[in-house]
Amino acid sequence: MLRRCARLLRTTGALCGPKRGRSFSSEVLHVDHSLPNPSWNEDMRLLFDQFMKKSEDGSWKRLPSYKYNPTERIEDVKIFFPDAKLLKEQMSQAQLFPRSLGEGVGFEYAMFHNHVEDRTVCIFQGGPHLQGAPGFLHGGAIATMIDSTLGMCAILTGGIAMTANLNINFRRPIPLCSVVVINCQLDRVEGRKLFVSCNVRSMDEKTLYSEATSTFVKLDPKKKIDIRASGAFYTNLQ
Ligand SMILES: CCCCCCCCCCCC(=O)SCCNC(=O)CCNC(=O)[C@H](O)C(C)(C)COP(=O)(O)OP(=O)(O)OC[C@H]1O[C@@H](n2cnc3c(N)ncnc32)[C@H](O)[C@@H]1OP(=O)(O)O
Repeated sequence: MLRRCARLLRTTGALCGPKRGRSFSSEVLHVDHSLPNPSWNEDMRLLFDQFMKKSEDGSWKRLPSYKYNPTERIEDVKIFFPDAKLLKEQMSQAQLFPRSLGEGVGFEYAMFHNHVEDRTVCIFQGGPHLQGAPGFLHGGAIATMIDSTLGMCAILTGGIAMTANLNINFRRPIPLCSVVVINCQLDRVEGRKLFVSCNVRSMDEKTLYSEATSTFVKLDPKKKIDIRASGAFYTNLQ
């Protein structure tokens, strides 16, 4: 397993240290990171191909994923922000956390969504910079991918929402550089609350690594998010 990680580090050039002087060019902005890259192992490619096949009849859709939120997306969220100019500035500079590490060493993933079944699936290969216990993924890295996949499921089925509650049972440790499948589904909706759950399994589905339940709360357009405030930032400004 560790040999597989070392090979991956060499392939991606991560052992050469971080790249410096990267600019915010449009090339960087528009790279879709949910497509195969040289760091993906055979399992990851196989699963990706299987889901692409399932997407051919339109029942599943691959979700593109970028390091930077496209500023066009500001339209989706600006109703919640009193200072749209500041939001635009922040969105153009800030990076999406699961995309912030170098290729192959951190979070390699692709998500697919099924609108009919209200399900989101994430295929995830956790790289060598996500180590917790020796040889295994850090629990926080697993939680990050669980939260991100549950979040996509909640947002795509219910609209703009944030995680209010997340419970995870870690059943088995996930080997570093292995591929797991996160299966999410919307269980029910109560008012603004979206209840979304998931399990994390091995590719052959035989090993259950983790299970999670969550509550997402759809943002209330009557409340605003003040991104400059350091204390309570999501308040009723009316
Ligand atoms: C474009 C980008 C794409 C990008 C897509 C990328 C996807 C990434 C997804 C990652 C998601 C995240 O990490 S989000 C980051 C982590 N989460 C946060 O920072 C959220 C911090 N919390 C908050 O801001 C707030 O508490 C909210 C928004 C969650 C809720 O505030 P609110 O809107 O004022 O809600 P409030 O009126 O209090 O309650 C509404 C209802 O929800 C219930 N409720 C409230 N909090 C909880 C709770 N913790 N657990 C259970 N239930 C709760 C209340 O009882 C009530 O039920 P009833 O009386 O109606 O029955």
